Amino acid sequence: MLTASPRNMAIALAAAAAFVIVAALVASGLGAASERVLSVFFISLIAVVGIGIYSGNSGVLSFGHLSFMAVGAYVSALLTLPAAMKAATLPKLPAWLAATELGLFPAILVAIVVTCAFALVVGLAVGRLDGSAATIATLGLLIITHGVIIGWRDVTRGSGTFFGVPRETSLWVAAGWCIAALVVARLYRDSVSGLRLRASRENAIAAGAVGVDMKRERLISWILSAAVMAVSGALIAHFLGAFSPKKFYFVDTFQLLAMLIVGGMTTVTGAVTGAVTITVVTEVLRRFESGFDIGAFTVPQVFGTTQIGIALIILFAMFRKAEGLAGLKEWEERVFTRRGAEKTAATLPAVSDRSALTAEHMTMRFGGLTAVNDVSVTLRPGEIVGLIGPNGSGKTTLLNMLSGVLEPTEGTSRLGETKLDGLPTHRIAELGIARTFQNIRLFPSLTVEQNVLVAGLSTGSGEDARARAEAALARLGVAGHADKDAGTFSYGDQRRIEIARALACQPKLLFLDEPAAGMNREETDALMETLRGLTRELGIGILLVDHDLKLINSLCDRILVLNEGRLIASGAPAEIRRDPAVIEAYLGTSQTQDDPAEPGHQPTEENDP
Ligand SMILES: Nc1ncnc2c1ncn2[C@@H]1O[C@H](COP(=O)(O)OP(=O)(O)OP(=O)(O)O)[C@@H](O)[C@H]1O
Repeated sequence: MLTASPRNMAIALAAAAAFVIVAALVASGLGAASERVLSVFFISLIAVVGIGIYSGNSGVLSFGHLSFMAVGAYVSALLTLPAAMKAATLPKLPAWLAATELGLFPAILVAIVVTCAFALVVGLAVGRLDGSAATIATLGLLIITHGVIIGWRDVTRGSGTFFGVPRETSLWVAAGWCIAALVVARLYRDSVSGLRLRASRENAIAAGAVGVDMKRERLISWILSAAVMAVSGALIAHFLGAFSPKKFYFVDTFQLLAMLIVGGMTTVTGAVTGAVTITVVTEVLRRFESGFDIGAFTVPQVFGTTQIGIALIILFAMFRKAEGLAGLKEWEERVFTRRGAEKTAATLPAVSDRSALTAEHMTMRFGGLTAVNDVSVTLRPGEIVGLIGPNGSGKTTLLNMLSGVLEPTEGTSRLGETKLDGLPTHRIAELGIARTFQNIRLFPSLTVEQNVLVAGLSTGSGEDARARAEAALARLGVAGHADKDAGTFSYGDQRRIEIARALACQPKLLFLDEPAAGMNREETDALMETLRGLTRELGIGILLVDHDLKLINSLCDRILVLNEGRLIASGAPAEIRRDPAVIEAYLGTSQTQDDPAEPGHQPTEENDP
């Protein structure tokens, strides 16, 4: 399933194919030298797009992808090398490999399969890491693969040149595979898997909370990108006819990453822009590298002019356009925006399974601090429960434990008969617990519609996800914003979008952490009405953390009061207002019972994961 408009996608794919075909036609008219430059450009573009499939969508920069290119090159070359040549130069090859002589196309297919198997093994390990640790692991992959190629002399000729490879990569072969790579990358980006991965790039915790299994999505994109790199490796091997392990090491990694970073990692448009920019600059600077004359003045040879030029472009891009020259959107997403809001007739389904969430003896210790201390609660669909307490009393920590964001130090919880202990956030979201965050966690550079759609696609069957997303947006009154980036709205609107996103998960229970923060009185009243509707009409259970006691008193069926991590009271609003322990600990003895707001409350950010 595609998450982008089919019309936009068709335009983008047709334009990509047209770009490649027109460039190939022009180059073939200009002669052999131009054909060579463009062939290398196409092969490089395939590699850039390949790295982009993983790094662009996941946000994890990879230094290791040329390993996959190397595997593709060596595997395909070993399969196409004439048997006589193998007998003469690689006498220790296994007999079946020595006798194999394939054409380029089947050799590329085998290279893809072998590279994907290699990527799967490596990906299972790299996928356990995050952020810079993952990036460093990819660097290790590059170095280790290089070492293995050099050491495996009987098969790779070690650090020597692997020569005699049939030069079967013509301009049009490269062009054909380039179109295929652009199409695959573009389709992947706007596939369900691609959208989930982009959501996790924007905010991993929020993505988990709407049902995205980030590790699985990263592995899928890692393997797909390895397949594309294998094609690039096979093509360059059969273009050059001879290559050595150096071809797949730091210099080319630098060159390809420069293309990706300068153009913009997150889009296929960026990959093309970066590849064109760096290729043009490289071709121009290469001509000046050996020195040149300006009138009477001679500019001497400067070793590394090309690399210096590329480095300067990267610096320029970082300072002036940190997201790359193409920015965060595909070109056609900018040109063909949707026309206004679409009215939806879709409605959100009512909760059918009324299983309660039961949590017992929940305890969370951070070093010496016990943030939540032996708290037991039960929450049922169809009721609104308020969770109040002074700053630092453990409200958000309890929410984080119940939604799987934090693993409790002690305690156990279950939804109906299903144990939640140790389950990852995305599994808990799938089971029917959705949430919002104290510090808004939207996917800021995805559109409002994509923010909500990703939740629908990751939690339900997926079939009615779009309808659910539209209904959730309409319910919160933000349907008119569907096509704008979520990060561009006011706090109040962002909170509504975040609630709509949680609703699209089709939750039985909805945890809202200070949903009215940043809203004025009118907006708060409207939100209260919406929340009442969710409970009365759909039967969703709500656990509401807020410091606005007016909101809590008028909305909640029950109130739980935490103080210093302990549950000090639980009951109907009227009981809680009269409870001496609550008045003492929460409102303070000097306060009257009717005092609606907690004086001195400061929203805190320190604990939001
Ligand atoms: N990840 C963490 N590491 C260390 N201490 C933490 C962490 N998260 C929360 N705490 C501490 O646990 C205590 C409870 O914090 P928590 O945010 O749950 O309280 P809260 O009731 O939600 O507060 P507020 O109303 O200000 O949002 C605080 O003292 C806080 O500093």
